[in-house]
Amino acid sequence: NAAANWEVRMSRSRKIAYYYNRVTKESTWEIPQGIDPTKIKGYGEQRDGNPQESGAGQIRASHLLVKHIESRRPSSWKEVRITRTKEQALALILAYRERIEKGETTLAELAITESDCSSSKRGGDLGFFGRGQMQPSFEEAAFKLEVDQLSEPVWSDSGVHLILRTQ
Ligand SMILES: N=C(N)NCCC[C@H](NC(=O)[C@@H]1CCC/C1=C\[C@H](COP(=O)(O)O)NC(=O)[C@@H](N)Cc1ccccc1)C(N)=O
Repeated sequence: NAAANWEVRMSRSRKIAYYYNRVTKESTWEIPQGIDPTKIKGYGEQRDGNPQESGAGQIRASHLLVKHIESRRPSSWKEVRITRTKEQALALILAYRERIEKGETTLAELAITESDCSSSKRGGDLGFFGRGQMQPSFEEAAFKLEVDQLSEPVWSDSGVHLILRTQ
């Protein structure tokens, strides 16, 4: 029952840490009997909600944005005046998602020609960001993703996005 067999994990649902024994595969909410918690891997490092975040609670992501006529700024490098409807924007995003999921292309490739965000030129890369920087709906979706996971369509005031968490 050595401390070395245990590690701290983050419960996604309850957003609190629990203890997992790699050998016995048991998990428990309480600190295991007779174990010095400071000797358990990951003790005290956990961040809110997602243990993979870097120390500063930052993640890195890329996105593909399709704007529509109700976007907060219905204009982009691609189109001076964007008039597609929300339904049309969603249809585009779903078609892109299908092609990425099939492995026909990548989000970065598509972002370069199709994204209505200036990050398009960088394959959609937004760099690292922490909480409080992006619009709430975008942040909530991005911080739920595992690394290399592609989001479902995400709506923000900017339009509809596909988000790929990269780090
Ligand atoms: N890295 C940051 N912290 N940059 C500030 C993000 C501001 C934030 N932006 C958003 O939440 C959405 C989701 C991602 C892109 C984005 C919107 C818009 C496009 O929509 P529009 O504003 O025309 O409605 N693109 C941007 O902001 C770009 N500077 C993103 C970017 C581009 C190149 C390099 C890095 C980041 C917000 N609070 O509005």
